[in-house]
Amino acid sequence: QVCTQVPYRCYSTPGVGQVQVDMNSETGVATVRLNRPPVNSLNLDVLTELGIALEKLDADRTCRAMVLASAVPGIFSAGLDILEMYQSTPERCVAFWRALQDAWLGLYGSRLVTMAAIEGHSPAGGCLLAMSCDYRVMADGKFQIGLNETRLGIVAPFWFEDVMLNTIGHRETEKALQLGAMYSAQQALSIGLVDKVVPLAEVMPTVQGELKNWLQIPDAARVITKTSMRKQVLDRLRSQKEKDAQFFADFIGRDSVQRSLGAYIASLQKRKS
Ligand SMILES: CC/C=C\C/C=C\C/C=C\CC/C=C/CC(=O)SCCNC(=O)CCNC(=O)[C@H](O)C(C)(C)COP(=O)(O)OP(=O)(O)OC[C@H]1O[C@@H](n2cnc3c(N)ncnc32)[C@H](O)[C@@H]1OP(=O)(O)O
Repeated sequence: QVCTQVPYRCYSTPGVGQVQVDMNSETGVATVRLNRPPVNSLNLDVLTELGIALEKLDADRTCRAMVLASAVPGIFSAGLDILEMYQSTPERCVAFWRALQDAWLGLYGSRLVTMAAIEGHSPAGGCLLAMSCDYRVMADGKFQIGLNETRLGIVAPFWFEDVMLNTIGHRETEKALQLGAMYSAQQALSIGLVDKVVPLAEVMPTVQGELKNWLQIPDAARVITKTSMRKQVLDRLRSQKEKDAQFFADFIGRDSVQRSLGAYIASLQKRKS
């Protein structure tokens, strides 16, 4: 296992490991891999683990960069675990949403250079995680990325929207969000949703190569610039976290939304049969 070899340190909780963190103390680069087969759907536990991992890395002064990736072949992340939103309780919904908010604030607000290695599908919450990094490299081929919430009969929250606006601009975001558009890697590249598209085997080497450029910049100057660019969007959520969590729980609890989610889950299962 990679993380047992010098100079790696492993931060994952032994026996849990749904978020694996390998820290290379020679390069100062940590690799964070989502590890929740079959599709890395983000439930309360994974989001909590991710939030804690990001907090620890941010506090580790030897760490300068973080690569977000997947330990599950063919999938970056299937987004939020739909089962956390379907037939759940308001209390669980609020706890789930708080964990998502905290993980996202940790990622989007991270002082580290953050890069997404997108080696598989990346819908909805998976796309949010990727967009929240500083740079995205995606595997060419059959994989898709995008915020598809409207296709589930739900709505991308304002902070998902803000991140997309900052990534691809107003016009593309308006189309993407209304249509719940999912893009191939080449389409995503053409609208600026990802920064580079390479064959699957080249994703990690490309990320490592790009990291060299970013790590040449003095940290303090880069961090001040990143903070200045992202502060407004971060503050918008920070200032209304509880209201946002309550709104989510109320929205998800609506009968019409529950019916849509139920139909979507059934359609996922039907696809397989
Ligand atoms: C003004 C504002 C107003 C209102 C806003 C207020 C509040 C906001 C309200 C709501 C916003 C909530 C935001 C949600 C964001 C999300 O992330 S929603 C999740 C969206 N995700 C998807 O749609 C992905 C669906 N999955 C797929 O398309 C495919 O599974 C995928 C392409 C990822 C992989 O395909 P494949 O490898 O063929 O795998 P399978 O399809 O066979 O899947 C394997 C099993 O996994 C189950 N599964 C798949 N995705 C999820 C998921 N996201 N959550 C839970 N489970 C999932 C799938 O059903 C299979 O299960 P089975 O083996 O049949 O039991």
